[in-house]
Amino acid sequence: MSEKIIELRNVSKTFKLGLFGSTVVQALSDVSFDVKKGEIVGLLGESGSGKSTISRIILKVYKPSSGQLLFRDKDITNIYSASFLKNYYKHVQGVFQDPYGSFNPRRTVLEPLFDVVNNYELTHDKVEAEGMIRQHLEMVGINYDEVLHKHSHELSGGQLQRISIARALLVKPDLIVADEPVSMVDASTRVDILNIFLDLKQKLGISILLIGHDLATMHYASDRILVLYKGQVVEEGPASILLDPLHPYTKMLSESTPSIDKPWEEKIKYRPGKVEFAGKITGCPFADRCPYRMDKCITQAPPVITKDGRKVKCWLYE
Ligand SMILES: Nc1ncnc2c1ncn2[C@@H]1O[C@H](COP(=O)(O)OP(=O)(O)OP(=O)(O)O)[C@@H](O)[C@H]1O
Repeated sequence: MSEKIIELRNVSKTFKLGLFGSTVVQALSDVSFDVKKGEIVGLLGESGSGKSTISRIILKVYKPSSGQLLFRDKDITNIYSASFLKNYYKHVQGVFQDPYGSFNPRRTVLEPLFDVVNNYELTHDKVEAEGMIRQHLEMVGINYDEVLHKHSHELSGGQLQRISIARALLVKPDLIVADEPVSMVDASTRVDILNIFLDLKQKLGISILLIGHDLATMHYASDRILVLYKGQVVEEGPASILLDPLHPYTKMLSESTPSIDKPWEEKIKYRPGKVEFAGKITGCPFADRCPYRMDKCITQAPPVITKDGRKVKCWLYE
């Protein structure tokens, strides 16, 4: 059994909003999963499903309201000291959605890479630092001399995203949390970025938590997929589950993805307004939109059913 790099155990996260915290947002409910060494785990979900909350919990920006975060089997849920975090970020790095937002427009794009070398004292020698950065840029297909004096507005989103990945790689991390890394880059360069992640996995054994909302992207790059809906994992299994989904939400996602070889009349089975339920739901989070809804889905939380090496949280498979 391959070693677990990161693990969430029964993690829930609530945010209190409004005067005196009167409104409670349940961003995550009882989420459990792990990412093993050299594995790409895809976290798929629509906007507001809790993907970034998971990313921020792993990157120690948010603390779970309950449950545990483990790094290499050690419970690190409540450890926030500066010395721990500095060491932790040598092992766990993030790459984010907006490549332009990740760079300070007033600085050259390589300055943050030199910052990493200095902050982590990777070397004190300037020539060696340049060599290190040159080598990590080459790993992601960027030529050091071509970008040396450039600012972010002079480069494409894809080039900046590659530089962000090189920056994350400098500390030789075990895990990269890639939060929607291709959703803001040109469609024509998306596969190149995904191929970099696949290369990092294969050649360096780096683990990647790949967060996204696009089925094709997630299927292409992930070994395993978790489908998140309103803060709950509703379906989980090998990437192939996206070709043959069980959960009605995953089915809806799959059927609402346009395919270039089919006219829309053949593809769309779920029409807006067909199944919506406006009453109070205390059972399945998807019950208000589910075309297979039964009475118990409204009042009783579905069990997690294990079937053929995959898991689905739905009363249909009881
Ligand atoms: N800091 C916060 N304060 C209050 N509510 C928050 C906060 N962060 C997230 N939420 C809420 O938690 C839920 C999950 O948000 P999250 O950003 O994790 O979703 P997401 O799947 O990443 O969506 P997106 O792709 O739009 O970022 C949402 O209802 C969101 O409004």
